[in-house]
Formats: sequence, structure tokens, C-alpha cells
Amino acid sequence: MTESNKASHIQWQPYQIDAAARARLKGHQSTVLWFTGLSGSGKSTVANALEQALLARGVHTYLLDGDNVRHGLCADLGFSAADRSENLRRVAAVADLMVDAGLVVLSAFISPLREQRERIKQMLPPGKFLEIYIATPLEECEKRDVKGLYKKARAGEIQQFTGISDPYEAPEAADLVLNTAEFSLEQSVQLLLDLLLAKAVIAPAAT
Ligand SMILES: Nc1ncnc2c1ncn2[C@@H]1O[C@H](COP(=O)(O)OS(=O)(=O)O)[C@@H](OP(=O)(O)O)[C@H]1O
Ligand SMILES: Nc1ncnc2c1ncn2[C@@H]1O[C@H](COP(=O)(O)OP(=O)(O)O)[C@@H](O)[C@H]1O
Repeated sequence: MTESNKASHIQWQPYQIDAAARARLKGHQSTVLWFTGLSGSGKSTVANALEQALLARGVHTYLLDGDNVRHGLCADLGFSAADRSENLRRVAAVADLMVDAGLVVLSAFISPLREQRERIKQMLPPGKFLEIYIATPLEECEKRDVKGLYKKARAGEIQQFTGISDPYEAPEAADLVLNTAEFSLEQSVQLLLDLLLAKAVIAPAAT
């Protein structure tokens, strides 16, 4: 840290427009739906389908996806525990800004460790973190092997691959658990819309 950008030399500047004002303008609340689960579990597919359903209902959204974020904001990071934590810290900071901007943010990241997800929750305003556990079993994810990564991980061509040679800690108290080997895409989307309704993020008329 240079002398000129020390935290003690930087003061928070107050804004005149807050999240509540933006919610009134948009007609819905903001929140983060944090999708966690193994590679190939269905995070991206479910989040994309939900975003389409929300758009059709006039809800303002943004989807942050691990693969895409790692092309830009986090292009310098790999898959060590430290790099994954830094990846998720940056995404949580972006999600925090988007929540303040009034959006329903859909974040699809493996986010393998409980302490990483707890830290994300702490970085967001109280009540703005909904944990969605895509609980598709490893065997099903590996069978799908959408990108051929499990095959490479089993062959030792990819190190630290989640579920194979790196840990995944399942959430203990997720707001919603979806096993995409059991639920159709339509069922998952409906359950997510029901959750947003129950949490009063979107209004009944918008469902
Ligand atoms: N070693 C290793 N382990 C897990 N995943 C790997 C790895 N290497 C590359 N990939 C690809 O990167 C995607 C996961 O990135 P994330 O940013 O979501 O991971 S993390 O939350 O920081 O753990 C993940 O995307 P998804 O399949 O959509 O989950 C993979 O395509
Ligand atoms: N019921 C379902 N819900 C979501 N995805 C499903 C379902 N059944 C099969 N799939 C398939 O599983 C794969 C999940 O891949 P993806 O969404 O990229 O997972 P992730 O983002 O967790 O890596 C996709 O090819 C998708 O078509």
C-alpha cells in the first residue's frame, strides 16, 4: 500500500440515493442468490433460466458466473484455496455494489468452502444473501462432464479439481437445496421464484 492510498487517508463519501429509493423505482427489492455446487451440478443452467423468468416479470437482474468472471476481473487467479477465496471476495464486492444498485444478483460459483461462503454473507448487507445449494451428486456431475474437465481431473491433467482432488463442503443451512438430477429445470425455477416471493424480494403480482 502506498502512502497516498492508506485506508486512514480515504474517507467514505455519502450518497444521496440509497437502495430503498432504487427499490421503490424498480418495484422490487434487491438481493443476492448465491448458487454453490460442484462443477456440472447445474449452477449456470438454473441461474440462466431463473434470470429469463425474472426478466419476463420485469425484475432487474445481473448474472455473475465463475467461468466468465475468470476471463476478466479474476483472470489473474487460479484454483488454490487462496486464489479461490480472493476470486470470491472480489465477486462478493461486486455483488455488494449491484445489490446497492437495486438488482437481483445471481452468482454462480463453486464457492467450495463454508468459511468462504460465510465471508461472502458478511460482506453483504444483512438479509441480502440467499444461499442456493445445487446438490447434484458428484456421480451425476461426472457423468454429465459438460466440459470434459472431470475426465482430465481423473487423468491427473487438472490439479485441485473440486470433488476429485480438492474439497467441497456442502452448506448446512442453505435457503434452498436443488438436486438437478431429481428436479426438472422448470421445477427449480419455480422453487426459486417461490423463495423470492416468500422473502418479499418480488411481489405476488410479479410471479
Ligand atoms: N481445478 C478446478 N476446480 C474447479 N473448477 C475448475 C477447475 N479448473 C477449471 N475449473 C473451471 O472453473 C469453474 C469454477 O470457477 P469458480 O470461480 O466458480 O470456482 S471457485 O468458486 O473459485 O472455486 C468451473 O466452472 P463450472 O463448471 O461452471 O462450475 C470449471 O469450468
Ligand atoms: N434438471 C436440470 N437442471 C439443470 N441442468 C440440468 C438438468 N438436467 C440436466 N442438466 C444439464 O446439466 C448440465 C449442468 O451444467 P452447468 O449448468 O454448466 O453446471 P455448473 O454451472 O454447475 O458447472 C447442463 O448441461 C444441463 O443441461
